[in-house]
Amino acid sequence: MGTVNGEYEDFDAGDVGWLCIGPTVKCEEVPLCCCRDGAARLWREGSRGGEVAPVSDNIEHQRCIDLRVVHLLRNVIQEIEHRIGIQADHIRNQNSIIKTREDKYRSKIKALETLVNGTNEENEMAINRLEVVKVEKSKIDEKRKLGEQDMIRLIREKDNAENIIASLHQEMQVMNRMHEQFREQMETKARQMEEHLTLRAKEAEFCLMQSKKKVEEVEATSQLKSQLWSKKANIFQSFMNNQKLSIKDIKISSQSIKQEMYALQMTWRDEISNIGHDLKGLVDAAENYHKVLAENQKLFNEVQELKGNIRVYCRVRPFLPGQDGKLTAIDYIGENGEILIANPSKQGKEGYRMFKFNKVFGTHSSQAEVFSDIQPLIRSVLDGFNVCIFAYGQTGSGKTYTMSGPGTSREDWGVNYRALNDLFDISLSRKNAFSYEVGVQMVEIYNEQPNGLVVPDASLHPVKSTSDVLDLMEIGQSNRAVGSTALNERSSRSHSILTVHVRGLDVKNGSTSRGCLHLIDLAGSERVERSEATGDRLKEAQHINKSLSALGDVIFSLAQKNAHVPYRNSKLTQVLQSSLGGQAKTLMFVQINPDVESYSETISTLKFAERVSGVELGAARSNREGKDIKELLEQVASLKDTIARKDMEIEQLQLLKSKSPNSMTERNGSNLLRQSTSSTGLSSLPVASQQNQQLSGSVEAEAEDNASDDGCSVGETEYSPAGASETSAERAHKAPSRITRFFLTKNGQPSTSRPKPREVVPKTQGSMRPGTAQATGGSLAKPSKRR
Ligand SMILES: Nc1ncnc2c1ncn2[C@@H]1O[C@H](COP(=O)(O)OP(=O)(O)OP(=O)(O)O)[C@@H](O)[C@H]1O
Repeated sequence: MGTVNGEYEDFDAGDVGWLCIGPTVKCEEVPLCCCRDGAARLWREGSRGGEVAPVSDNIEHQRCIDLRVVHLLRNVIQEIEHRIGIQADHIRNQNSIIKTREDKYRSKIKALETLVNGTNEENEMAINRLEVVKVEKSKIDEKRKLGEQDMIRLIREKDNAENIIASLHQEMQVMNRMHEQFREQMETKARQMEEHLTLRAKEAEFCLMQSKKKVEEVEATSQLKSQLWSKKANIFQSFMNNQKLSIKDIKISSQSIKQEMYALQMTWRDEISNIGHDLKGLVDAAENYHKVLAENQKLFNEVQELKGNIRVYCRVRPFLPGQDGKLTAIDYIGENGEILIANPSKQGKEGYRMFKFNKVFGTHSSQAEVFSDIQPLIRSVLDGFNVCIFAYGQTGSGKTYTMSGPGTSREDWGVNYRALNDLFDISLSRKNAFSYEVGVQMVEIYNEQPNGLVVPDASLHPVKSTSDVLDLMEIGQSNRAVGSTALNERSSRSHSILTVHVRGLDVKNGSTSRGCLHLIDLAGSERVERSEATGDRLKEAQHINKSLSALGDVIFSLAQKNAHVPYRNSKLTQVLQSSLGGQAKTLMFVQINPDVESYSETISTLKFAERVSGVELGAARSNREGKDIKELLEQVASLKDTIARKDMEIEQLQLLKSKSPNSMTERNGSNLLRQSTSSTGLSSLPVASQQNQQLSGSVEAEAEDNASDDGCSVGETEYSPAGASETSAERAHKAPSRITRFFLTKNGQPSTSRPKPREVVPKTQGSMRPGTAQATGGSLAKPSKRR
C-alpha cells in the first residue's frame, strides 16, 4: 500500500492518496485535486485500480482539498526526514572516514615517530606531514560541525512542520464538525421538504380525484342539458312557427287598429282642445278665487277695523338650542290665521283643536316679518289714533322677544324699537306739512305697583330719534342695575309698558292730532298652581293673576257692551283704559311655547285669545282737533287745573280736621268691588286673588283719567300701589300731577299753552315713593333679559 499523487495508472488496490486524472482545468486554488473534466476524483481506501469515486458536491470537494493539503504536508515532512537521514548517514560516513584516516595517521605518526627516532630529517618531514594532517582534520571537524548544525536546523524545521500539521489538523476537525452540522441541517431540511412534498402530492392526488369526479358529473349534466336544449330548440322552433303565423294575423289586425286609432286620435284631439278651454277657464277661476280670497281677507280686516275688533296675532316661538328632542304640540299653521293644536294624550279627532286668529306667525317668522304686518297700525298713531299692542302668553313663550327683541342689533329689534324708528322716519318725511313731537314713558307694574322707571317721576321724555330711545334704555338699564339685585327673576313677573305719545301740528291750518301707542310686555300668564309658589312668589303670582284677570274682565265686559267697564280693578287696566275702550286700535300678540309639556297652558292661552279676538271695541276714532276746539280744550284743561287746586285745598282742609291717617284707606276700602272672573277664561285664578281685586281709585278719579289730552292715562293717574294706604297729605301733595301734560315742546320744555305742572320740586329717584324707582327699574324692554 502506497501513496499515489496524480498518476492514474500507477496505483494499486489498497493504496491511499489523491489521484488527479488530468491537468487542472477549473479549480485554481488546489490545482492538483482537479481534473481535466472539472471533476475531482477521490481515491478511497480499499478501492481497486481504476475505481474512483466522483466528488459530487462542494463538501466532498472541500474535504478533497483538506486531505490534499494534509497529504502534501506529510510529503514535505517525509522529504525533510529523508534529507535528515541522508545527512546523518553522510555525517556517519564522514566520521568513519575521519576515524579511519585518524587511525591511518596515528599509525603513520607512530611510524614517523619511529622514523623520527630514526632521523631528524625524517622527523621534520613527518612533522610537516602531521601539520598537513592536522589542517585537514580541522577542516573535517568544521564540516562535521556544519553537518550537525544542518541536522539541528532540519530537526527544528521538522518540529515547525509538525506544529503546522497539528494546527491544520485542528482546523480541519473544526471544519469537519461544521460541515457535519451543515450536512445535518440540510438533511433535516431535505426530510421536511420531502414530507411536505409528499403531503402536497397526496393533496394534488385528492384534488385530481375530485376534479375527475366533477368532470364526470359535468359531463353527465351537460349531456342532460344538451338533450334538454335540443328539446327546447324543437319547442322554440314550433313556437316560432306559431308566432310567425300569429304575427301575420296581428299585422292584419294592427292595420285595422291603426285605422281605428287614427279615428280615435282625431276625436281625442277635439276633446283635448275642449278640455284645454275648460282648464283655462278653471285656472282663471282659481286665480280669481285667490284674488277674491285676498280681497275677502282685506274686507274682513276692514270690517273688523270698522267694528273695532281687537286684532289677535299668534306667534309660535321655536324650540331653543338644546331642546332638539322635544315634541311639539303645534300640528299645523294655516296661511289664513289657523293653528291646529294636537293633544298628546288623545287620539283621533278629539286630540286636535283648531283656533283662528288674524294671523299666525310660525317658528321661522322674522322680527321684520312680524313688524311689517303691524306697521300700518303703528303708523296710524301719527294720524291721531290710540294704539295698544300687548304681548300675552306664559313665561318663556317669547313676549319680550317679540316686543323688544333678543338683542340691540337692528335685525334683533322687536316691535318697540321698530315702531319708534318707523314713527321717526315718517315724521321726518312729513316735516314740510306736519311738525311732530314724540315723547316716551316707561312704566313697570310689579305687584300692582306702577313704577315710573328710567325717567324720574315717571314723566315723559321727549325723543327725537331712535338713538335717543336707545340712550334712554341704557339709562334705564343702569338705573335698574343699581336698584335691584333680583331683576332677572322679577322681569317675568312684572308688566312692562312703553307709552309713546305723538303730537302732530298741521303747519298749514294749525289743527293738531294726538296719538298714543302703548307697547306692553305682560307678565307670564301661567296659573299659580303650576308654579307652586309660596310666600313672596305666591303674592307676585296672585298680583299677576289679578291684573290679567282684570284685563280679561275689561275685555269681556267691553265685548258684552256693559255700561260699566271695570277698568280700575287693576293698575294694568287703569293704564290701558284709554287704549282698550276709547275707540283705540288694539292688537294682542298671543305667544305660544311649542313644547307638548306646555299643552294645557297653550290651550288656555289660545282660548283666552280666541275670546279676545271676538271683542268689538267700536270703530277707532282719531284725536284730531281744529284750532277752535283746541283752544276750547285748553280752556277746559285750565279750568280742570283750577278745580284740581280747589280739590287740593279742600282736601288739605279736610286733612287738618282728620285725625286718623287711615281715612283714605277706609275711603278706598268702601269701594271694594269684587269682580267675577268667570268670563275671563282664567278659571284657574286662585280665589284669594279674585277676592282681593279692588278698585284703587274713586269714580271721580276715573272721570279725571278720561279727561287727559290724548286719552292715554299713564302718568295722569296716581299709580300708588298703596292707593289705599297712602295718606291724604301725600295725595294732596301729588294732586296737581294728575293733570300734568306729557306734551313737550321741541326743546323739551312744557308747553306754555297748557297748565304748568305743579310747582313742586321735581321728583328725583330719591324722592319717589319707597319701593319705586330706587327699588325697581324699567326700560323699553324687560332689561334684565338683555344682560
Ligand atoms: N321667535 C323666536 N325666535 C327665537 N327665539 C325666541 C323666539 N321667541 C322667544 N325666543 C327665545 O325664547 C326665550 C324666552 O323668550 P322671552 O324671554 O321673550 O319669553 P317671555 O314670554 O318674555 O318670558 P317672561 O314671561 O319670562 O318675560 C328667550 O331665550 C328668547 O330669545
